[in-house]
Parts: sequence; C-alpha cells; structure tokens
Amino acid sequence: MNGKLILEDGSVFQGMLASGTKTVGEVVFNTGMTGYQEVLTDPSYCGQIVTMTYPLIGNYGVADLFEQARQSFVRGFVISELCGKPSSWQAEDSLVSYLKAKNIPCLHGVDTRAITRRIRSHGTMKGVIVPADAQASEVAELFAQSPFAEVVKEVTTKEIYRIPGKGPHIAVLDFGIKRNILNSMAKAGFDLTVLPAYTPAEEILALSPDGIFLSNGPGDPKDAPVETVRQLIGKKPIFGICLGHQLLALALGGDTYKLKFGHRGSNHPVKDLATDRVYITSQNHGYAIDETSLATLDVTVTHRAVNDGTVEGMRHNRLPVFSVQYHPEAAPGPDDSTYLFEEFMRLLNKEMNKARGN
Ligand SMILES: NC(=O)CC[C@H](N)C(=O)O
Repeated sequence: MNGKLILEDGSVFQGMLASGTKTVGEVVFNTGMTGYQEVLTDPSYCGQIVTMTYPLIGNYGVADLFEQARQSFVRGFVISELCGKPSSWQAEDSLVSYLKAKNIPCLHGVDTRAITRRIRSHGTMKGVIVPADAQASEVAELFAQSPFAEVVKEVTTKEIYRIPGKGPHIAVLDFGIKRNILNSMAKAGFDLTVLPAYTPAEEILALSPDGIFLSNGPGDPKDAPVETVRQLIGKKPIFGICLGHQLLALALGGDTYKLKFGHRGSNHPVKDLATDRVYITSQNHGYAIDETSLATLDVTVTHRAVNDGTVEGMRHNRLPVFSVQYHPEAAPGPDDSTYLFEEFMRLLNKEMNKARGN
C-alpha cells in the first residue's frame, strides 16, 4: 500500500507501507549504519517515529539476541530501502516479517535524506504516517494526539525483579532501561534489583542498596520523577545514564533544554576532559543539560560532545555521584565506554570500604 509521512510544517514524503496503517509521533533521525533492531526496541524512542539515514535497512535480519526491551515502543519507522532477504548467520527472521508481526508502522522507499535535511534545518517536529489516500480529517485527528503522554509509565517495568550477582547491591530505577545496560551491570558483577520508575524514595532506600542506578528513558526529563532523585542524592552512590544523567542535573538544581534535532547514532565523538581522550559513543537523546545552569552547583563537567560542545558527562565534587549522556552499554554501537560500569564498581567498593571504616 502506498503511504506518506507528513511533517508538522506541511512537508510530505511519499513511500510504501510495509506494516501498520497510521501513526503519530515526534520525527527524529538516527545515523547508525547498523543496529536497527536495537533502535526499534530501545524504550527511549517511545513516542517517536524514527528515520534511519543509512540507506539499506534489514540486510542482516533480526534475532532475539538484539532485543532491548519486552517490546518496541517506537511509534513508527521510516527507511529508504527495506531489504526483504536478509543474509546473516544470526538472522532468525526478516525485518519485514518482524515489523508485521509486531505491528510497527513502517514506511519504506522514502527519501530519508530529504527528511533528515528538513529536520536538521527546521528542528525535530511532529509527524504522521498515513495511507497515501488518507482524508485530511484523519490526518488532523492524528496530529491532535500527544505522542508523549506518560511515556515513562508506558515503558517502565510493572513489577520489581532481581538479577542476582555476587557484587554490590544496586537499586536500578527503570525509566525505560535497555537490556544491554542490565547485561553490562550483571557482567561487571553487580547484584541488581530493578524497580518501577515511580517507586518512592523511601521504598528504594528501604532495600538498603549499596548504590543506585538511574536508567535511560523516553520523553522530557522534566516529566520524569525528578523529586525522587532529589531525595536519593547524598544517601547512596549514584550512576546515571542519559535520562538518568538529565534527572540528576535537574534534581541537583540544574536545568535541561531541548536540542534542535538531538544526537542519535552510533558514532558520536565525546571528549573526556580529564585526559583529552576522545571516545566514539552510541547516543540517543533529544535533550541536554544546560551547562550555564551547572555553574553555581557543586559539579564538574567531565565529558563534552566534540560535534557541538554540549555536556556529555558530569560528576559531583563531594558526593559519589556521576553520570553520562551517552550510552556506554552500546547495543548498538562501539564499546569504547563499557569501562564506566567498572568505574561504578570501583566507586562503590571505595564507598563501602569507607563505610566499614577501612
Ligand atoms: N536515551 C535516553 O535516555 C533519552 C533521554 C531523553 N528522553 C532525551 O531524549 O534526551
């Protein structure tokens, strides 16, 4: 069936519907050459229609191994050439049958370069995917919907669950956590209790964890549980990734703002300001910390994006609290930054030793 993507500014991009019929979301683009299944199942994309800039998507199929959550939360997927016949030793299915089975709206055969150029110059905006012959009233109805209503509630775990390990006990706040973050923490040796995003601070602290982890997640950080994080600061060592990093800044009294078109891809250079070393990182964020808002706070900016100079990492000057805006767990992307999970382990061991009076 022929379909189209219509952006809020009225621009129209024609294509074909591989699955789904209509949807609304915030249209963003991801520049990764691979990793489409991880992108589809990263809960941070909840509420968004993702356009992949790499022109051939689906060539290595899909496999259970790449899933990052219990389901996909993207509102839609836009690609140029959809490869129907994957070729990979890992492929368990083709992308097209995966999209159909999961009912993920997908428009393909689209000029994704034109969409990306428009978003780059006009900024991220809302869009709808509809059949080519959709009525204007149907389109207006879709545009009237808010794709970001309660996204953290939608993606977070409904139940507490444990991933036992031999090391320090971490209370993991799941704002939309990717599986590879949990895998990376388990691999580093942590003992994990994963909690729903809206668990009150007293309940989290009642578990007597050795540390707290704040996960990635969708939407505007100001709509997430900032107050809970504020009540946790100073009580336990904390590590935050992406949304978790933004929440820490807000809870400390800083501010965040929306980037014009965000950072989404697997090859974003980030500089560690202590060593001047540049890491290639996986990123997916539409908001950033306002650096001027940190000026009067007791924190140090530790990492910076090489492309646009925005804040990519920070640490507290007195408390055992640090965070990064990018995704050290990768999946997809390079694993340059997995050392950060070991850094969290070292920090916890140091704090636990201190508490024992050693
Ligand atoms: N990956 C994430 O955690 C994204 C954080 C936030 N939703 C943003 O877009 O900036």
